[in-house]
Amino acid sequence: MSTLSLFDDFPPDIEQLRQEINYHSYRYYALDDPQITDADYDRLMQRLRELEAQYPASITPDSPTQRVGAAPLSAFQTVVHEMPMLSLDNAFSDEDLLAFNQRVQDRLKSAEDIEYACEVKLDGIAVSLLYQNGLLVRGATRGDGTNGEDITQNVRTIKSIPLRLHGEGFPSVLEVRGEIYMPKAGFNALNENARITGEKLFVNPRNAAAGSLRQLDPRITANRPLEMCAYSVGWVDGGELPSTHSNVLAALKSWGFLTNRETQVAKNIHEAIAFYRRIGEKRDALAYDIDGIVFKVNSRKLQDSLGFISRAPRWAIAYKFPAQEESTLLLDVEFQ
Ligand SMILES: NC(=O)c1c(N)nc(OC2CCCC2)nc1O[C@@H]1CCC[C@@H]1O
Repeated sequence: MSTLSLFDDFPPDIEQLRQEINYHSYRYYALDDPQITDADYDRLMQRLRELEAQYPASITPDSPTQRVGAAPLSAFQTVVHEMPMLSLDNAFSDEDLLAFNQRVQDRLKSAEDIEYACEVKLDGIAVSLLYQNGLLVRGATRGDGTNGEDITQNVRTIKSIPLRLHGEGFPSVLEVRGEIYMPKAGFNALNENARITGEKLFVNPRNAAAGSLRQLDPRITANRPLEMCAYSVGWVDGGELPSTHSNVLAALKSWGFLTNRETQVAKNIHEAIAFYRRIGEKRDALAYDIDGIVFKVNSRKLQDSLGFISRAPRWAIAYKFPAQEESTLLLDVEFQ
């Protein structure tokens, strides 16, 4: 005789199965270290769908079966960001980067080496994800930095975006910011399919990601190969964050977010330039488009004392790569 309590109207394995599926998602997306095959994952999901169909009252909004909403929206609502989503100043040469570092040292009245977090600059769409008590409650585009579009239904369909934070120790209000992008392989497959079906081709992965997020029908977004990589935190309440940006990224990873595996900490601006060179050499081999490297003063205390001018922080800069020629093949097809 099982010792079901009065409140367990459904077999206990539904919640346990949900947690098991969420754990495998965490291993796949946040740790990039899956424990089971995709086929086994799909079998677990199929089992959960069957059990939830049998016991509809057991369905919770963060169940992995609840990623694709049904009704298309008639329009996107506006979201006012509680904290503005900043843009980035650009550097186009080593001299520009050295000048940035000098400005930082001057403003901090220090000749000490500045430690930088070095991140690939993903070429996608910036988004804000708001979590309350660990549950995803809102997804929004950056828009003009102050006002964005509410795309909650669409971000819920992206499997690398946790519907419920993993682990513990996260603040009760946590706004995670990152980039939604389309990996090159997914972009090529999407365009290959569009060629076959005679649909519109996308010019590049960034446009394909933007077009996929601008869909009023989440079922279309759900069928697009989108990923989301977390790279900063906005509004936080009811909890403390680590003192360095690199440790904030480690915390985001522990809470279930995909963070970029190339990220490194440079002890000074010279190591930062070496990072830029190294990634520049492997850029074409990366699975996704990048258009530069983002360098951020790693100490959050120093970030706060540096602040930002207009909408770009004094404590971060993007060192761009030379623009890559667009693929002429596509343009030929378009004008044929
Ligand atoms: N595209 C990126 O990969 C990226 C990144 N890795 N890190 C940041 O840091 C933010 C937070 C402080 C200032 C900008 N921003 C990024 O992209 C920004 C978003 C809006 C304009 C740039 O594309």
